[in-house]
Parts: sequence; C-alpha cells; structure tokens
Amino acid sequence: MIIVGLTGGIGSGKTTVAKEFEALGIPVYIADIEAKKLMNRSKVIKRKLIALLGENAYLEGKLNRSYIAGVIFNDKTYLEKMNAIVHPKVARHFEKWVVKQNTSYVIKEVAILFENGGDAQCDYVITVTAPKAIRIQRLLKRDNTSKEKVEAIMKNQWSDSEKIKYSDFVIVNENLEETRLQAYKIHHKILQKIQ
Ligand SMILES: CC(C)(COP(=O)(O)OP(=O)(O)OC[C@H]1O[C@@H](n2cnc3c(N)ncnc32)[C@H](O)[C@@H]1OP(=O)(O)O)[C@@H](O)C(=O)NCCC(=O)NCCS
Ligand SMILES: Nc1ncnc2c1ncn2[C@@H]1O[C@H](COP(=O)(O)OP(=O)(O)O)[C@@H](O)[C@H]1O
Repeated sequence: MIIVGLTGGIGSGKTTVAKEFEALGIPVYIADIEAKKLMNRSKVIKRKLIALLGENAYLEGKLNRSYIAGVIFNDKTYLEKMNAIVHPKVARHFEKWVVKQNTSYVIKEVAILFENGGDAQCDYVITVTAPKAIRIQRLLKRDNTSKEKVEAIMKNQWSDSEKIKYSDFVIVNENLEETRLQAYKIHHKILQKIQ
C-alpha cells in the first residue's frame, strides 16, 4: 500500500485538506485522533502516563487534555517521554488499519510527521502551509485557546520552510477554492506516479 503523509503545523489546514482527499475516495488516518483514543482506552498507556505526569493526567478516567498540553508543550523532556509512550502504539495501530484499506493509496495525517521521523514510512509527503498569523487567527476561532498556548505548541514543531525542504508536494492553504484545486491536482499526480 502506498502511504502518503499529510503534515503541517497546528492550524495550517491539514484536516481541511484531508477532507478533500476523503471526498476523492482516499481513506484518511488522523494520527492525533487515534492517539487520543488509544490514550483513553489502553490501560498500559494510562498507567505509563500517570507514572510520568501524575494522577492529574486523567480526570474521572478520561484524558485530561488541557493539563497534559500545559505540561508537555512547555517542557520538551515530558513531551519526548510522552511521545515515546504513545507513538509506538499509534504506529502499530496504523499498521493494522492500513492492511484493511483497499485503495491505490492512503493518507496519514500527522502534525509532527518529520519531527518524529514518520516520513521514513511514507512514500510521499504533502505539507500544508499558511502564514503563522493566519494560523493563529484560525485557531483562536476554532479552539478555546490563547495566542500563547498556540505559540507554545508551534515552538515544538518544525517551521514551514524546514518541512517544505523534505516534502514531495506543498499545499498553500489560504483560499479554500485554491486549496481544493491543489489537492485535486496532487491526487492525480500521485495516481500517475503509482500506476
Ligand atoms: C496533548 C494533547 C492531549 C492535547 O489535546 P488537545 O487539547 O485536544 O489538542 P490537540 O490534540 O488538538 O493538539 C493541539 C495541537 O498540538 C499539536 N500536537 C499534538 N501532539 C503533539 C506532539 N506530540 N508534539 C508536537 N505537537 C503536537 C498538533 O499540531 C495539534 O493540532 P493539530 O492536530 O490541529 O495540528 C494531545 O495533543 C495529545 O494527546 N498529543 C499527543 C499525541 C500525539 O503525539 N499526537 C501527534 C500525532 S501521533
Ligand atoms: N483556507 C481556509 N480559509 C479559512 N479557514 C480555514 C482554511 N483552512 C482551514 N480553515 C479553518 O482553520 C481551522 C484550522 O484548520 P484545520 O484544518 O483544523 O487545521 P489543522 O488540522 O492543520 O490544525 C479550522 O477551523 C478550519 O475550518
């Protein structure tokens, strides 16, 4: 199975772009959603995260997202330790998912694809970009967050220019119509490459 990584910083428009590929019939795996599901249901992950971050990591048995985000995005040591607990499980979950798909390729959406070396498992990588100021504006509208929280997350992610260097395709996501068109063109280029 051909795996196409879809990445981009927080608020760049990965999920928006992923929907375009879904509309073209391509299955999409959203690593962050699956990671959170695993963190909620895996007893092993739960035990390890509580050992790392304390009892506050879960509230009434559910992942305490705001507490965890406050710790890991302000301390790289915790972020790296948490990634080491969660990412191998997500990788195994993805492997099981991908063999069940029956299309010419699949999309794997990962915010930190390059940062965690996940690009090595992808045949092609698409990076979604948008200016930082626009991304912040979008996130203030999308989430109950603050500019400071968004900037703390951005500090733990590669810059667009760094990601572009290692990408096969780039989608500049400013105008939605143009984004749709770019996704459509890339879809056909990928089909041409793999057929
Ligand atoms: C910390 C956490 C609990 C916060 O949950 P939340 O408040 O619901 O926030 P989100 O999951 O929307 O994360 C906010 C942003 O943080 C970024 N992010 C998530 N995990 C990250 C990580 N390990 N390193 C760096 N940035 C990360 C993403 O850009 C994400 O936004 P996007 O998906 O819109 O790009 C959640 O992000 C998490 O569980 N992260 C660990 C899982 C993980 O590593 N996911 C990455 C793909 S495997
Ligand atoms: N081109 C665009 N124009 C206006 N709003 C957009 C555009 N692209 C994405 N958005 C909005 O910006 C927010 C962030 O986009 P999203 O796809 O969730 O980004 P990511 O998954 O990279 O964090 C969402 O609320 C989305 O609806």
